[in-house]
Amino acid sequence: MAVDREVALREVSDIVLPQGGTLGAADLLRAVTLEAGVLRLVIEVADSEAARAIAPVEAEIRRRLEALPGVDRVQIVTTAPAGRPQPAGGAPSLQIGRHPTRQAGPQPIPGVRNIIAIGSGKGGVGKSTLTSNLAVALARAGRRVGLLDADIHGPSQPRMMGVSGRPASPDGQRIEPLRAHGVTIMSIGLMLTEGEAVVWRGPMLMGALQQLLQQVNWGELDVLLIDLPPGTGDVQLSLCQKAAVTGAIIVSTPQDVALLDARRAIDMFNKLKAPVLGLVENMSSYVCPNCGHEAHLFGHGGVAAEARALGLPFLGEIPLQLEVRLAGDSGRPVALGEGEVSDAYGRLAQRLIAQDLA
Ligand SMILES: Nc1ncnc2c1ncn2[C@@H]1O[C@H](COP(=O)(O)OP(=O)(O)OP(=O)(O)O)[C@@H](O)[C@H]1O
Repeated sequence: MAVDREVALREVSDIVLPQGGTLGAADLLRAVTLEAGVLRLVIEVADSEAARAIAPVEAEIRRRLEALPGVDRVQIVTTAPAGRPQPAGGAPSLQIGRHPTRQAGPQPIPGVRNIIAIGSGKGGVGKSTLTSNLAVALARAGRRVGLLDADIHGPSQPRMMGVSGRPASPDGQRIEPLRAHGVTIMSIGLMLTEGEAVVWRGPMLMGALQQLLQQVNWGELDVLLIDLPPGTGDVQLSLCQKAAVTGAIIVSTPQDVALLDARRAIDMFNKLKAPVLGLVENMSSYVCPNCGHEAHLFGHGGVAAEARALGLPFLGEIPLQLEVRLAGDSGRPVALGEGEVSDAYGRLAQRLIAQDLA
């Protein structure tokens, strides 16, 4: 049996904690790695008192893991979040990535009229690009727009919207979002140290997302767009459990394989009872800037056909153009300017406004 993270977690998951319950159920282990015979892990507990109480558990973890083949040494670090103790009632802590606090069902965000999740079945189809450009197009149309980058594994909105720096928190409780191109922005990426590996699993992810939704001073917004990670994972689930999502927009390229994944994403939102507002086809057609010839590199019309087959609205198509990528990389989304692609984002924005979704 090769020892890996999962094997190590399984080996210790039934250890009983001093306060009752098991280590596995309490979800206290973080950053489990095995390298050159050294198994390292972090035990995260609530406070220093809990850290003292967990000492016997630490010894038992060490004993069990050292018995595994290929493990020569076990290094355990027990941490408790720094900072002031939480007052009764659980005032928010700014340590992003904590465990979620109890919440009765999906909550609205005060002052935010609509929450729209932008999802895709597959990575790299242009979901983040669409989100930043749609946000800019809506702001240009006079709407009050927020953009939450919840792509926990690859937050790209700071680069695409040209923002950097850690958001301020004057009272140590609430987070001040950043502003760019008329859009109010917050990204999980702005709260992490550059290059920091995100090792959160389900509950920590849920806690981080809950903080970004509820602790950020979003102000009065017509719409908050949420850039989700690709696929159908914990973030999507947490979002629909924590926030009263108005609906989801699914982005896909026209290829069959992307569409297959898009269908899975649609199924997931249906199961989570978040209405799918419609589908967008990205990288739809390519017009050669030299000769004007139009080509369909990834096919064309597949997403519209899929929307028809599923009885969902088709919201529009965005051409494949080099300037979209260059603009995204430079922090000034293409929708800030004029031209064919900017118009396409503008039409999508108008559609949402007409339906009172933004
Ligand atoms: N219409 C377009 N024309 C040209 N390039 C595009 C277009 N849409 C997206 N791109 C480029 O494709 C790449 C992937 O886009 P993006 O990061 O938005 O995808 P994504 O679906 O959010 O991916 P992931 O979720 O995996 O981060 C980027 O380099 C982006 O600039």
